[in-house]
Amino acid sequence: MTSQSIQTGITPSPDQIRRAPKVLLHDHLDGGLRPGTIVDLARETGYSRLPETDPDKLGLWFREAADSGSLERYLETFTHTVGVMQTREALVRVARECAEDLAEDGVVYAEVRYAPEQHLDGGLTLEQVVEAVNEGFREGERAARGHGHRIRVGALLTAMRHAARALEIAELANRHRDLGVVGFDIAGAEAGYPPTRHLDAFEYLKRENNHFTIHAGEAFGLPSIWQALQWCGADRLGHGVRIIDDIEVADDGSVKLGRLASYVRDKRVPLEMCPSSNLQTGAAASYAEHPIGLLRRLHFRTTVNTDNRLMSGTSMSREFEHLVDAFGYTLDDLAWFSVNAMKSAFIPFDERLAMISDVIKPGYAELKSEWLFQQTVSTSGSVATES
Ligand SMILES: O=c1[nH]cnc2c1ncn2[C@@H]1O[C@H](CO)[C@@H](O)[C@H]1O
Ligand SMILES: [Zn+2]
Repeated sequence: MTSQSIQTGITPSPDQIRRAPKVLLHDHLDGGLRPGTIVDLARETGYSRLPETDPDKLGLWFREAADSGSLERYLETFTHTVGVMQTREALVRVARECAEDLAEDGVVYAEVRYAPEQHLDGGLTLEQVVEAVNEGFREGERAARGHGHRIRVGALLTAMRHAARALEIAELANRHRDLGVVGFDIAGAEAGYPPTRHLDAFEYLKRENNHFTIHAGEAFGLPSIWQALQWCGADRLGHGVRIIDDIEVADDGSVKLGRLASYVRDKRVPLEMCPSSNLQTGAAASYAEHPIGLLRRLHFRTTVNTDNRLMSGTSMSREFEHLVDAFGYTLDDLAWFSVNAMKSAFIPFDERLAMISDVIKPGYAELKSEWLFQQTVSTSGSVATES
């Protein structure tokens, strides 16, 4: 027991993973509702199409229905969550609970996205939707503080790629900049809806010096990633797993990157990877085979995310647990992912830096020091480790 580096190589326990400060850049508000809340809101708002009304059964229904191997079928499950998120009260509650649940799981900074255009059926305006969600996030942050958890939540406004409102949503995001909205995104079925359909929105945001990420390279391959970066100018890639198609690994383990993969690594383009979600939509076959293992080894700017906690029955801690099991990651690896994510966030540089140096690094240092106190001194004076 001489070297601290031996100790820091220890596999983190589930409890340590939960207590570790985590950063989440890719989480959908309408993909993270508590099943019990969906049941309550359906009753309160008269939504009658839920497939189950028992919360446990409903949670299971979402996980199974989303486990389809196809992004299109996976996305169908959102009909029900979006269906109960059509009033101001519902949006405030869902956003509040989202912030509370993430804080409880040890997330210290989150960017949570949703598509305002999907929440207008009850008569709300786009502005009212954004205001309600922001109010919920602020309430959730306060409630979390009351429970001893610190979290900051920023919103990303998503435009649906099959629709034609991207410019309008980009303008909405810009108007609410510094007022709780930190950026923009496009989501929805990828095949048949290339990001270049929404070039006007991206060009507008660039002129405004605003930030955006694009879901790309999830259900569709390299052309989608190439367009998102080189035509649209995305700051980050939602998923981006298919970048693996531009990387050749030879039998002797040597690796050759194509031009696009090199660009992504050289430019430190953040990849918002969502392992469990990728298994469900068929973008990866297993955790052990998930491209994140290779991409982390090759030092791409890789981050770990939940995507849809309800549909995947997951949390940030659980995503980390899966990766620890599959790749033997240590606390140092988890710290690396968390620092990567914080570096890639859309809030100002000085705030990111302060989060890294004053919250994330001290949090991991604290966890790494725990081994020192798990020892007892035997009567002979030598140090023994508790079993
Ligand atoms: O992994 C994904 N890929 C593409 N679109 C998604 C994914 N997860 C959710 N959404 C879509 O984003 C909308 C706004 O949050 C959701 O309603 C869903 O349709
Ligand atoms: Zn997503």
